[in-house]
Amino acid sequence: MIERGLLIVLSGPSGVGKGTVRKAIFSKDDVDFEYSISMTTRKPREGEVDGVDYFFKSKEEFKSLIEKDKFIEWAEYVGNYYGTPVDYVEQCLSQGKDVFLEIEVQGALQVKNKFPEGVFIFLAPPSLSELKKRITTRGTETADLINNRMTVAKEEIEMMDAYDYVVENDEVDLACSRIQSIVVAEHCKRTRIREKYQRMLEVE
Ligand SMILES: Nc1nc2c(ncn2[C@@H]2O[C@H](COP(=O)(O)OP(=O)(O)O)[C@@H](O)[C@H]2O)c(=O)[nH]1
Ligand SMILES: Nc1ncnc2c1ncn2[C@@H]1O[C@H](COP(=O)(O)OP(=O)(O)O)[C@@H](O)[C@H]1O
Repeated sequence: MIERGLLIVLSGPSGVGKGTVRKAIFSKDDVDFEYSISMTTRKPREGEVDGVDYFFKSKEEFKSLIEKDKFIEWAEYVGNYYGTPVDYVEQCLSQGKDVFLEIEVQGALQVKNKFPEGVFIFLAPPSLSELKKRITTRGTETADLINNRMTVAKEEIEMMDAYDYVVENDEVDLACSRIQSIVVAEHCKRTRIREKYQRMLEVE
């Protein structure tokens, strides 16, 4: 029987660098996880491709998928819906492939209820002032929204205890290596490697 893959969930406050770290991880050659492409009702940004960055859906389509129970989790975030399609994730896990989700905090907590065996990683900023700087330099928010995001970010940081790991995103490369090490360690904790040695002993 194939052992199920790991469900790896990367979450954390807006602006901490989740998208940046996720893209850096998937640009590496030695990464062996599947990325679950989310569905969203937000409009594509310049350069974004349907089916690569997101599956872009209308609100009606998204709501009908909610009714059909097609999401592991979904959340409304800054006026748009975002959700993780259940079929792709289930298919990968049952084939023994590891799946990586990069989602905001409300969604991550829903996934934890459904998949408590998942590996939940909270990406944390080196400091609140650095977080504010990142949100500001990204330039997608007005001053009012930045303060709003900071208030939400503080509430989200308080939820880090619900996670298995906290990874500081001081430097992107360091954050990526920490996450990759966590996945390796989680595999060692589970049975896959033990089974390999047990089989070796049986042959002896
Ligand atoms: N709950 C949930 N959040 C998601 C999903 N996909 C992306 N997100 C989060 O939605 C937030 C907004 O993403 P996006 O519109 O791409 O803008 P960003 O703030 O530049 O990353 C980010 O925190 C993402 O991590 C999903 O499927 N479910
Ligand atoms: N380790 C880092 N050091 C400095 N800036 C970073 C780092 N990680 C991300 N950033 C910057 O912070 C901003 C927010 O990153 P982003 O990936 O959009 O965050 P999130 O997806 O969590 O909302 C971007 O301008 C990004 O370039």
